[in-house]
Amino acid sequence: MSSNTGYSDKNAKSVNIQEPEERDTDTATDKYIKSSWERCRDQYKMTPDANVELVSLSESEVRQRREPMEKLLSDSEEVFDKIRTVSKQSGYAVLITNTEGVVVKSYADSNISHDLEQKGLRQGTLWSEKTVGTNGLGTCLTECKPVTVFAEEHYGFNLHNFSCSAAPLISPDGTPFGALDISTYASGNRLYQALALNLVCETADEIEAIVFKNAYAHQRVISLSFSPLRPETTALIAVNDSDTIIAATTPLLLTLGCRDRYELVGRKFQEAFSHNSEHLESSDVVELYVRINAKSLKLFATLLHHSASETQAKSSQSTLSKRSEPNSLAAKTEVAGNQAEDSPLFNAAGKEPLLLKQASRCQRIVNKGISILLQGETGTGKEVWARALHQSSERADKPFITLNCAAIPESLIESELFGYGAGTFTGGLKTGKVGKIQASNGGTLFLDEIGDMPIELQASLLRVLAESEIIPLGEVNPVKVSLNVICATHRDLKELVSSGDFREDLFYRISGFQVALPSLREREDQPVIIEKVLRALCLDEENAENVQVAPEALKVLCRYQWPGNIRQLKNVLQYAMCMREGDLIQLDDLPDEVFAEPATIEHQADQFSYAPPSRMVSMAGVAEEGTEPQTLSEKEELEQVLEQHRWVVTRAAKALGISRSTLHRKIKKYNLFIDEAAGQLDSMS
Ligand SMILES: Nc1ncnc2c1ncn2[C@@H]1O[C@H](COP(=O)(O)OP(=O)(O)OP(=O)(O)O)[C@@H](O)[C@H]1O
Repeated sequence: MSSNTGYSDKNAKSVNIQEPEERDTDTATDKYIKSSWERCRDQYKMTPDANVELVSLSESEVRQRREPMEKLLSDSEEVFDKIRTVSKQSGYAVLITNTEGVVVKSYADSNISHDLEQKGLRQGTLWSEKTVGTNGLGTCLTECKPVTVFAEEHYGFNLHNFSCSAAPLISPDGTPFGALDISTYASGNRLYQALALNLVCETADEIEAIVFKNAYAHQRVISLSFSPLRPETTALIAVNDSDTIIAATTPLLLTLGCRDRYELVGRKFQEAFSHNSEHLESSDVVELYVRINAKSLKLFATLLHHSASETQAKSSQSTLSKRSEPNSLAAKTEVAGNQAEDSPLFNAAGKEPLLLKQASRCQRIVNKGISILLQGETGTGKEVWARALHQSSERADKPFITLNCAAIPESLIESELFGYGAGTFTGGLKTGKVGKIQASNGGTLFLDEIGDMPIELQASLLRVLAESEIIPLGEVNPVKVSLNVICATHRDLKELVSSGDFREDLFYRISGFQVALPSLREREDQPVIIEKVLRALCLDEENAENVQVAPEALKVLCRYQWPGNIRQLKNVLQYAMCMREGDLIQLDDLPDEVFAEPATIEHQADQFSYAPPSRMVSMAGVAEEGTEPQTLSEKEELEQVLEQHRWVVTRAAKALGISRSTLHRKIKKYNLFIDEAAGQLDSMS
C-alpha cells in the first residue's frame, strides 16, 4: 500500500486491478472532473498505468473516526431512512464519510448494494482523491461541491463499473464535516445519476439543517423561502440578540446567490432584510426584501424559534403580566424592582447605564447554559465581571478557576487545561496533575485572553465544550465534567476569525451572549468608580477612612484617557495615597502620566496593550476597510495565483499562505470578480 496514506499496510486490501489507458484531460466535460484528472496526473503523480488500490481501515480506526459523527448520525436517522428507502428500490449503496474520505457508515439494503459492498463500497474504506484518484466521494470532498463521477470518469480504470453521486456535508460555520454518497453500477443512462445527485443534495441539505438547528438551539432561527405556501425547511439563518446574522445554511446562501457566506453572515439582519428579526413572530409568515450583489429578492420569513434569553424574557413577562395585567409598564417596573441592586453584577456595573442593562440581562441568563463572552480593553474589569457572574449563579459555592491564555507559554496551556496522568512528562509531577477544566468541575472556568489560545488547542477546547468530557494527557479514559465556561478577550475575535487565527465554530460556541465592557474614559460614572476604588484602598490603610480627592484633582482624573482603565486608576490612586499629606489628595499628589495630552496617550496605550477594535491590525496584515489598496503588485499576484488555482479560493489561499476569508476580502477589495472568473469562483469554499 502506498506509504503516504498514513494507514497501516496490514489493513490494505487491493481490488480488481486493470491496466488503464492514457487519460486525455481535454475529453473530460465536467470542470470538476477535468480539474480532478489534472490533480491526479500533476499533483498525486498517478500514472495512467498505476494500480488504484482501496485502503481498508481496521474496526478501531473506523470507530475512532466515527465517534465525532455519532451524534449527527443518530440525529439524522429519519433522513437516512428516507434515502435508504429510495436507494433500496433502485439498487444503490449509501455511504457517509468523514472529511478524510473514510466511510464511517454505509447502508446496503438491496442485493445489488450487497454486491457493491464486496467491491469495496462499504464501511472502513478510504475514498480520498489522493489515494483513489477521481471518484465521487474524494472529488466531492476536494472540491467541496456536489459531484457525479460516472463510469469512465473515474481515474482508476478498475472503478469504471461504478457511478457515484456525492454531496459535502457542511457544518454551520461553512466548513465540511464529511460527505454523503450514493453509488451503483454504471448503466448507459446518465439521467438516473442526475436524479441521484439531486437526491443526495437534498438529503445533505436536510442533514445540514438538523445540525444547524441543534447548533443554534439557543438562538433566534428563521427559515426563508421564495413562496409563502412552501416554507423552506433547509434555508435557515441564525441571528443573535444584537440582531447580527451569525450563520446561514448552504441552501439559503445558494438561494440568495451569495458568492461568499460573509456576504450575509456578520451583517445586521435589519440592514440585510430591512426588518428587525426581533419583530418576527413564530408561525406568522413575513414578507421581506433582501438585496445581495445588486439583486433584489422577495422572500418569506418564518421564525422557527426564539433565542434562549427571549424565551426566558417572554416566560417571565407572561408570568408577570398574569399577575399585574392590564398594566404592562407596571410589569416591567416589577422586573426591574426584583433585581437585587446590591448583587455582584450590579455592584460591578457601578452606575454606568450600559452596564446596568447588561447586568440585568446577565442575571437572567446566568443559569441557562448560555456561554458568555466578555470583551473590553485591558483593565476594564472583565475578570471582576466573570467573578460576579459566577457569584450570581447556582454554582456560586463551587470553584471559580481562571486561566490566562496570554500569560503562560503556549506549550503549557494544554497541560494546564487538561492536566496529565502520572509519568506523562519528564519533569512533570510524578503523581500527574489535575487540569483547570477538571478543577473547575461543577463551578466556573474563566478563560481570559481566549484570543491567544493556540489554534491547535481550539479544536480540543471545542470538543470539550461540546461533549463535556476531557481526556487528561497521557490517559485513555475520559472524565465527565460539568462545565460553565466564561471567556474574555481584549482582541477583536471576529477579526481573528476572518484572518484564520480563531476558529469560527469556537467563536460561536463561546459567544452565546456578549458583554462589551466600556473603557474607563467612556464610562459616564467615572467619579463613582474613582470613589469606589479609593474606598477599597482606604480600607487597607489605618486611619485612612476619611481620605478624599480634591475637586481639581478629580477634574484631572476625569479628563484623563486611562489606557490601562480601572487597573491603572487603582495604581494612580495607590501612588496618590502615598504622596498625600493629610486627608486630601491634591493635584500635586497625582503622577505625571495623568496630565499627559491625549496624543501622548496613544503611545502609552501600546504599553498597556490597549487596542480598540477600530485600530486593530488584522493578523494577516490585511489593510482595514477604507484604507487604500496597498500596491498594484499585490492585486497582480492575487490574480496570478487565483488563475493558477482555477479560482478555487481554498487552494489559492493555501498557496498564498492566508485564510480563505482573508482572500475573499482581498478579492472584494481589488474587485477581482471579472466575468469569466466569477463563474468559476469557488464561492462557498
Ligand atoms: N467595577 C469595578 N470596581 C472596582 N474595581 C474594579 C472594577 N472592575 C475592575 N476593577 C479593578 O480593576 C483591576 C482590573 O480588573 P480586571 O482584572 O477584572 O480587568 P480585566 O479586564 O480582566 O483585565 P485584563 O484584560 O488585563 O485581564 C482589578 O484590580 C479590579 O479589582
